[in-house]
Amino acid sequence: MSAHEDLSLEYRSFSLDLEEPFETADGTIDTRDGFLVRLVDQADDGDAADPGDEPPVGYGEATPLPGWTESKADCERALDRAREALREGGPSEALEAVDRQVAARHALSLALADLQATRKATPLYRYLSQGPMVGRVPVNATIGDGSPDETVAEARRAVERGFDCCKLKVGLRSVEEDVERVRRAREVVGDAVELRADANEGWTYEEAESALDGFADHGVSILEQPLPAGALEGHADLRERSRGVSIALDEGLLEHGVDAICEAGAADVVVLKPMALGGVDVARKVAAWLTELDITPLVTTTIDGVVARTGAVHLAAAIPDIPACGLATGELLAEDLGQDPVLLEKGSAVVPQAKGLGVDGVWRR
Ligand SMILES: O=C(O)CCC(=O)C1=CC=C[C@@H](O)[C@@H]1C(=O)O
Ligand SMILES: [Mg+2]
Repeated sequence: MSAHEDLSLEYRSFSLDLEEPFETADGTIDTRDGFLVRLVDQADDGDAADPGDEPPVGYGEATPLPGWTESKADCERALDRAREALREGGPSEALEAVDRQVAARHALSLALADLQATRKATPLYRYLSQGPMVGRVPVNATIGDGSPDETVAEARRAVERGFDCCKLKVGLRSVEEDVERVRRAREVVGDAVELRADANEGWTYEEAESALDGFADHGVSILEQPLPAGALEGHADLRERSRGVSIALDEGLLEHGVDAICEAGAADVVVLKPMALGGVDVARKVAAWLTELDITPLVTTTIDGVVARTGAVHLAAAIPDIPACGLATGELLAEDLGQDPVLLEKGSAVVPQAKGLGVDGVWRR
């Protein structure tokens, strides 16, 4: 990094509506509000002889989600502190200044990584992994907790568009109705498509047991967070009797951390949300630790704008042999921060190979 006095942080607020309210057992998401962050190196003004050569810029995004991260007000205060600390002491001080405000840390660390990868003329995922080139990462379609008819229509549309993995939100209605939604989704997608379900902590142990039985009959591959985050032992017990359905923890990771999950034997799969973990750099380290412990990591967004979403795609590309990830969430938004550099094709996200994140033109909007 060049002399820290030359690096400046700017941020601006945004609000993005969803196409349709996204129903989950944990509530409805209908808008995503946050901050777009930009780091500019004032000392590097590009090649003066080349008018097209602009100074390198790093982009980040903080999109807090109630229940998963700090509030928007706390996030703004943390970004403000980071701006000051960057001026006074440089990037490490700025990262320290955001403290535990994970969405703010996500934005700052992503902008720093984007800037560094851009300077090294390498795509962000290779900067994160030092690994081989990766062309695509597998992604799942995300289907909200709608009525059985809506679920069937969305599952059909996903498969027609080439998805071979669908994640259904469950837990809002009775277990019988959820099993019926899964049965009808299976009927319409056929046997070759992977079906997953995410209950967002919605069930008691008895409900989760009975859902597991019903879901196993319809070939559900992963059941995410059936019980409240605190219930490590409960999840471990469910794993014992899961009839081939893998148990994933999402909210549980934030509450317990990797070691406690591993010790309790509470998960086959752990979901990494970079926005809730404090950044793609943190999430990359957690993924490596999970792999070491024989737990499968997968990546999802928190339904973010294009900057954070693209960061999550790079993160997934930096994790070897990653299963389908919850990254196809741009289509849930009615508007975005800028043009999406990630093409979705036949159930995969095509990983940008330009330097850095590969996101352009967001600041101008
Ligand atoms: O995993 C996906 O397919 C998309 C992301 C997703 O489902 C979520 C994003 C944000 C909050 C949650 O309701 C939810 C999740 O629990 O995984
Ligand atoms: Mg989840």
